[in-house]
Amino acid sequence: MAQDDDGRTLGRHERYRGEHPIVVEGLVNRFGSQTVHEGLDLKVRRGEILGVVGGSGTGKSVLMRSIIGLQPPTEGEVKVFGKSMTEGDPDAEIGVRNRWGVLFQGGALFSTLTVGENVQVPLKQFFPDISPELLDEIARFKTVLSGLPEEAAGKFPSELSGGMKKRAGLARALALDPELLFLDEPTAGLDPIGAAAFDRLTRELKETLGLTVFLITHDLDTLHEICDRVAVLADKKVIAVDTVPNLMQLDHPWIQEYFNGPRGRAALTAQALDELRQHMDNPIAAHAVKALDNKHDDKA
Ligand SMILES: Nc1ncnc2c1ncn2[C@@H]1O[C@H](COP(=O)(O)OP(=O)(O)OP(=O)(O)O)[C@@H](O)[C@H]1O
Repeated sequence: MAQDDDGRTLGRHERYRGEHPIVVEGLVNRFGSQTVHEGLDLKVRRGEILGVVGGSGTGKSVLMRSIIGLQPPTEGEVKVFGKSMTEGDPDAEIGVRNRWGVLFQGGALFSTLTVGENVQVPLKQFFPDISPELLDEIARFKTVLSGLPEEAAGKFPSELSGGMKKRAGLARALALDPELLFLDEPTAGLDPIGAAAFDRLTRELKETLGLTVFLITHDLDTLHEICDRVAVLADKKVIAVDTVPNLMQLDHPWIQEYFNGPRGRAALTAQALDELRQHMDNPIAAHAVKALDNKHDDKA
C-alpha cells in the first residue's frame, strides 16, 4: 500500500504528504540491442506540474509507463507514494494505482462505451459496490469538471471532436479523485485556442484539487504557461530539471535549439504578451503590447 515518507502506510482516503510522490533512480530500459534509458534519475515534487520534454524517441512515454507499472524496467527503482513499483505484486499496488489518473495519447477511450460509461470503468474496478445512481452522478460531475457539457456524458467517442475526446479522457483520468495525474501529449492535435484552454484547465485542476501532474509535451506554450519545472530527456537520461528560464541558460545543444530556437522565442513572446495584456492601464505595458503585436504581424 502507499506509504508516506516515514514509511507509514496511508489509509485509503489519506493523502500523501511526503515531498516526492514519484522517485526514479538508476532506471535502465532496453529493448533488444536498443538502450532507451541508462541510469535515469528523476524526482517529482508534490503539487507541481512537471513538464517532460525530449526529442522524438528519447523515451518519454516509456518513462511514464515505467512509473505506472506498465513497463517493467530492465534495471533501477521506481517509487510512487513511497511504494516500489518494481518490487511490489499487482494486488499490493492497488493501494497506489487508485491514487493516479492517466490520460494516454489519443485519449484511449473505449469506443463502444459512452463518455459517462468510460468514466465509470475505473470506479467499477476499484469500488464495485457503488450503486448505479451514484456511478451516473459521479460520471456526470467528472464530465462537467473536465469542461464538457453535461449531455456529453451520454455521447460515444465517435460523436466528439478531438478536443472533446481529450476532455473525456481527462474526465476518466479524474474518476477516482487522483492525487497524481499523468498526461501524455494532451494538447497534440488541438488548435492553439483549444490547446490554451486545455492548459488553463490543467492549471486550474492542479490548483483546486491539489494534484501533482506529470505532463509529457512538445508544446512550448504549455511549458511556458503552466509548468512549474521541466525535465529534459536526452542522452538516455534526464539531463536537467528546472524552471524554463533557468533551462534556457544551460549550454546543451538540444536545450538551446529547443527553447531558444525560433519556435521557443515565439512561445516566449506570446507569454510576455499575455502577461503584459493584464496591465494595459499602465502606458508602458500598453505601448509594449502594441509594439510586440506589430512585430508579430510583420512576421505573419
Ligand atoms: N514495447 C516496446 N518494444 C520495443 N521498443 C519499444 C517499446 N516501447 C518503446 N520502444 C522504443 O523505445 C523508444 C522510445 O519510445 P517512446 O515512445 O518512449 O519515445 P517518446 O520520447 O515518447 O517519443 P515521441 O515523442 O515520438 O512520442 C523508441 O525507439 C521506441 O521504438
